Amino acid sequence: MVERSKKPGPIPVSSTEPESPGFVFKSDRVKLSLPTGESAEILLHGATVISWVAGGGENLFLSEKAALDGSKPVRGGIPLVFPVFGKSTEGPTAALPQHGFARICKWELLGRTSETDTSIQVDFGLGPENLTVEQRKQWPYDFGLIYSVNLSKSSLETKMLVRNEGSETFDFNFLFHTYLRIPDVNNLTIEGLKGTSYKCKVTKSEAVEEMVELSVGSEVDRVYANVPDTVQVKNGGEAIFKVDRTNLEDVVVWNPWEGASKMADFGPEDGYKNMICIEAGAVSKWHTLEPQSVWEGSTIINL
Ligand SMILES: O=P(O)(O)OC[C@H]1O[C@@H](O)[C@H](O)[C@@H](O)[C@@H]1O
Repeated sequence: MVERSKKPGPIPVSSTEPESPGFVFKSDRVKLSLPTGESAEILLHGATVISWVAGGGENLFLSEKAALDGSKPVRGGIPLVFPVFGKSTEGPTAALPQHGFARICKWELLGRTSETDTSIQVDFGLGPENLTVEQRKQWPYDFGLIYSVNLSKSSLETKMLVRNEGSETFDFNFLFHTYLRIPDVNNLTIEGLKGTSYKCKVTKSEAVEEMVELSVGSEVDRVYANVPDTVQVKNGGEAIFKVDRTNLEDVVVWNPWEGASKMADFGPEDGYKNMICIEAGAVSKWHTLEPQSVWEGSTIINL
């Protein structure tokens, strides 16, 4: 298991603390909640956040056909992408499935690490011991991941720490594959990308974003590299999410549009109208981690 002692800085509470009104652990998931009604639910499977309720409603899209039993990655919520974004055809990640193994492994609950009336945080860990023999063969590096989810009244912070615990340097990508729930994709605009270069996976082209207010009217799958600022998601001109990032330079924008009907785990069929993936990550280039080094990246989604 990933030892907390390996995380830099103090960790105030042990993982064996009892449940509290704000922290409930039931077999395959943790539920966090605040006295003011906000909540978040995280599966051990993939350490996938599958629900975030705040500001009067659910803020994450979760497919009604999503498998939550560990048989496949969750279609919705916040799956974790590590150590490769997409599918490599060459190099040390070539044997791994699309988006790596972090979203399909069972993580360890490390415990609640802080709790006040206005915020609560839980940590999860993943290391080589949590991988199958097959997955170890596919990516045989010694690593430790510590994932923190912090629920506040009007924001959700997710933070990933990657540590190289071996004697060999490795390269990795990381990404929070966040499915935001939106009222109507036809009223959606995304701001904060103008002037940023992107690769479009739909047209297999590269361009610089020209739109101050980007709207989505068909399938979109773009990797924006080195996005300088906050990305805002607006509904009818009103900001509904502000996505701030630390050490996550890239943003992927994805909506499968009617192609969703070809995905066995996507439902309802027109559910693409109520979602937009705004994915904060470090994916446009490989990040190199030397032995015993640590990398950390985080994002805060503010309402
Ligand atoms: O179906 P998956 O593996 O969850 O991937 C969904 C999408 O994830 C996005 O991050 C990728 O940019 C898309 O190309 C991909 O289709």
